[in-house]
Amino acid sequence: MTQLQELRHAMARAGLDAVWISDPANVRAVSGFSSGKDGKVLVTQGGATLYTDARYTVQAAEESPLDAFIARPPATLEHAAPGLAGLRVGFEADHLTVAALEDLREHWPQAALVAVQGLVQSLRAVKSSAEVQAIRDAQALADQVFAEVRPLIVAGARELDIASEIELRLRRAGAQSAFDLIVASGPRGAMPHGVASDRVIQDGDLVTVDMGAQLRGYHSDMTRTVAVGTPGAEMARVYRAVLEAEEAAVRAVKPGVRTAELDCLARDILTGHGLGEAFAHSLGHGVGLEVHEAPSLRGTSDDVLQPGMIITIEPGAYLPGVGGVRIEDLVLVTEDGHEVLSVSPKEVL
Ligand SMILES: CSCC[C@H](N)C(=O)N[C@@H](C)C(=O)N[C@@H](C)C(=O)O
Repeated sequence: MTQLQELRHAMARAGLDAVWISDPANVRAVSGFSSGKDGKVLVTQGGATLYTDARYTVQAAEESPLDAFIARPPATLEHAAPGLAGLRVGFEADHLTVAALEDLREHWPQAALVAVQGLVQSLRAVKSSAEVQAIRDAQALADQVFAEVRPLIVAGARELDIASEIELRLRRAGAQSAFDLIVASGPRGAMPHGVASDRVIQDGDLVTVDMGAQLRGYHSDMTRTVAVGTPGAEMARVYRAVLEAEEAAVRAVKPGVRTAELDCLARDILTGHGLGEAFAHSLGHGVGLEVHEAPSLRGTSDDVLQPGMIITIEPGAYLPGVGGVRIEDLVLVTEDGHEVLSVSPKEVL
């Protein structure tokens, strides 16, 4: 859980007296309440209240140390209004709908509403030891499931068969898939987010499996590209280039490094192999209560690595009509370098 004290310091730096938290992952981070989409949190310099409805009375009391006010809008907004008169109240511009903002304006006419972006997200980027453990556990489960399912990735199997085996095993272990499973074989590998289809895997295919577990609210994220039989020389060359870029970027992970530099390092290696244009996304992202969260490992990012961040390193190369490769590790930034949390073996081609 994000510390309220840290949030209050961040609010003060942003010139805010209060913040209305509506983004579900931020609600969970600040309150511990796991049904964030049906909750809101109001944090002031002197208090914090979780707002949810009567479906969650017991759950809110069990999960959250915050005072809970059980009601539905507009009663929730009316409850908060008297304490907000004359205050500068932040709202999450990345999440609040225009209609919800109109509601705030109507019910809090004496508050000055201020759009904020990334206030709680920036605090979530550095994980507590309990959060690191949750993500470690999620990744350990994903590695175990991948090891069980790897022998099933053979010619004649459908992508959907692989995906459903992974999902079933995650469910049986008390987790769930972190996102729609990506199983992209042969030419479908050219789609970075080619979710599993009914395509039948062929001999000689490369198959990209991008999977994660969601456990106790926290996510993992890992990609392996595996060979079925012997792939053609060109795709084997692409695979080796992506692996080289991935391993070089992982080696460079340590506190103080700008994430944009890591993206550039991997991109330069792929460019050297004539694959710069084929690397169609950023190098990676933070992982936690959401699969994609801060920091961003995009070439335009100003983020700098700090101990406690958990990030992905996932270069890829995608050749329309031919195929694709992505290799992704989940990496913890430590005090003096990094620890790779994903341990599933990578193909040697
Ligand atoms: C729909 S969640 C997919 C998770 C997957 N492992 C993943 O992160 N894929 C990346 C190619 C990706 O979506 N990167 C984003 C951050 C981007 O580059 O915009």
